Amino acid sequence: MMDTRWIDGKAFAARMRAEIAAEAADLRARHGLEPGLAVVLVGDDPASRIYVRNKVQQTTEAGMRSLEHRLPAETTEAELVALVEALNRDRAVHGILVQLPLPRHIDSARILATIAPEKDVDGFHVVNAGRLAVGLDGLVPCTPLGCLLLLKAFAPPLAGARAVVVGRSNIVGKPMAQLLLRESCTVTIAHSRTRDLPEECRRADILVAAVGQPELVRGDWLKPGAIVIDVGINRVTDAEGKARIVGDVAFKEALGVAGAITPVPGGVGPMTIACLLRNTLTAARRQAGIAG
Ligand SMILES: Nc1nc(=O)c2c([nH]1)NC[C@@H]1CN(c3ccc(C(=O)N[C@@H](CCC(=O)O)C(=O)O)cc3)C=[N+]21
Ligand SMILES: [Mg+2]
Repeated sequence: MMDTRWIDGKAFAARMRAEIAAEAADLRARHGLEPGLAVVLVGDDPASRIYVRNKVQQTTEAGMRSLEHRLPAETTEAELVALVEALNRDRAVHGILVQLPLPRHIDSARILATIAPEKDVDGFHVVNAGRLAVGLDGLVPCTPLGCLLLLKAFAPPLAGARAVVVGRSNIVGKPMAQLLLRESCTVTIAHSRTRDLPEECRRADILVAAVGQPELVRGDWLKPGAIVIDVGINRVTDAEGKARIVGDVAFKEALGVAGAITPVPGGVGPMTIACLLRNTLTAARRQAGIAG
């Protein structure tokens, strides 16, 4: 039996936030610059509220300014576009995050396209997706960036490794594949229509699961020694009727097979927020013309 390492994303993210706080203090002392992150929440989905609360708290703790905009669920698309345009013009705002999902009557693609690419700290604008695809500096989506940082720290050299990304979303799967390709991995993107998904996963030295299906990936889908990054955050009710959070990987089955694995919670989630703060700092430096 393999002794599986736990990849402690919570501790790694805390160290990252401490580094970011030190850099933010330096920016303020030497340049009088305080990075500002605007978070826009439309409606009152309780899960979204918790994420927003964590983001706001960690932004402030890192010595950056957090500007919150909570709008009612009935907000029109035109009103939201107007708010984003005002934030684009506001020089105290360096990063803009519009929490997804948006209410159904609002076209999220239109909202994302309205965010100025240099303030798009989620990295969701087509300009940032395109920059990543062609290898230009831009803003990289936070969750895949967090996964990459964990892989660089916990996986053996990435160049030449076989990486399988399960999930093809614009938010995680596709940018994750681009980042792994940039590290010279041999990248496969698998998804719900992939023929023989278990066999595809068994080829992976590095497996990133980002499908949003509780415990889809079983222990016997893993190559022994594989590095497993679990992006899933799924709320489930267990046999005793208790609510808990599980990932896209059957964690207990993976223990003893994987070489290393991220737990849920405490793995990728905290890295997403740390990378959001990193992107906000980067965006502020670039907008102020300060090298970093
Ligand atoms: N424009 C936009 N950008 C986002 O980045 C975005 C979004 N919309 N909508 C919602 C999702 C979800 N998301 C999470 C971030 C951190 C944790 C996180 O820190 N999770 C902890 C705690 C989990 C818990 O206990 O609830 C963990 O996994 O350990 C979770 C989820 C960002 N999202
Ligand atoms: Mg997690």
